[in-house]
Amino acid sequence: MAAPVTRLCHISLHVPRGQPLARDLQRCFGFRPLAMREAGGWHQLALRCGDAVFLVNERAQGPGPASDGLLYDVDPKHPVPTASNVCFEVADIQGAVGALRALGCPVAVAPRAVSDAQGTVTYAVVRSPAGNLIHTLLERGNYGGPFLPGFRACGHPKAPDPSGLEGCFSHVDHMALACPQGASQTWLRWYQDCLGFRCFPLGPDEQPPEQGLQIWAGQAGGLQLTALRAPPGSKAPMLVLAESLPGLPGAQDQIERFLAQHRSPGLQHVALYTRDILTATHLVAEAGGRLVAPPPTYYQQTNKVAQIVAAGGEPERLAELGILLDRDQKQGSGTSFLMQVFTKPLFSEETFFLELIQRQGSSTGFGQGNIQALWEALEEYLTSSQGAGEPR
Ligand SMILES: O=C(O)C(=O)Cc1ccc(O)cc1
Repeated sequence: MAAPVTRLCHISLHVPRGQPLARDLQRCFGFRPLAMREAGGWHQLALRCGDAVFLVNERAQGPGPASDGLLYDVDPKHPVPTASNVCFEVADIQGAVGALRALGCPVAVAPRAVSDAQGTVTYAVVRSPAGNLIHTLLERGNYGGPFLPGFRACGHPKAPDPSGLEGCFSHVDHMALACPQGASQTWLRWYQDCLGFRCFPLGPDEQPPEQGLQIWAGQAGGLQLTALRAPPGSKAPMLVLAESLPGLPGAQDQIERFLAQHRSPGLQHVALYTRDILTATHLVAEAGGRLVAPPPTYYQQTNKVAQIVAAGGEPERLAELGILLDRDQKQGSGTSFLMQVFTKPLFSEETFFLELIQRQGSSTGFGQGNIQALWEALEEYLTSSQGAGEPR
């Protein structure tokens, strides 16, 4: 492996000036301003919740100065708002970039040192095969500042938090990339060979995990998911490569909608981990966070009710909050399960959303059992008298 990543540093998003992303992350998801930077027509604001950090980049309207003002990133020059950079820490940036170059990996920014009174960080930026997604790799050494050199601390650590959400999310659990059909294998190899990720099986099937797990949802088509975990000893989150398995002509699934509206493959969603999804979901909804409501019939499926009850949950309470539950199907996984809830897109285009997730026992899945259960519930809902309209 060329450049084994040791930790997720931050996820960088690009939005037009005035787009409400930074406000929504604070108001609805408990993020707090960590550090900011203004230079060369760019406004960069780092927001943190637990160990999860988003860097929101805004560029002043009009023909502003070129990219020079942007630190730790490259202007994606993307036509729609996008989460275009996942920044990882590495132990040795010079060695990493040398090895990546030898593998033929395009380097957009060669190693560059940035210093301030708290120390020095050296970073480089490499392009991934995943559409516009790039990776900043950085060697932090013993940098002692709140975020990265060039940024100044902002926000008040003791500022009141009216939402009660502060501390609800501890870290990024996983990130899902939207792949065009047939691309997962190449992307998988790139993340294995270049950044040291390792593929792991999602289903009970005997088939090699590299082939991914195909989940069919009747005529609606389905999804193929391939899962990767970070190199041994690394604290980086898992990666999921999601490909559409097309269904009836004319119907678009989430991946197809992302590819069309984002106008390229890329980072589709980020899952934030919480130890108490019932409280977190309630607080997010109260604060105005827009959550996807599953069809009510999901919570009436015999199998799903049994799974929820066996996990010690109440189907009515999960239904109220729109939380999905999926039990691990792997043998020997005992009472391992996860609960998850998805937000609506954070932009006007369907180019990025969040997931809230809680895992119990040794759960390592991604709610794959929910894909079919949701499709069946939706079919039942739409054909029943109550389902004349769309679910909420
Ligand atoms: O459920 C998850 O968290 C996943 O990561 C799997 C997944 C990936 C892409 C989708 O559009 C829907 C589900």
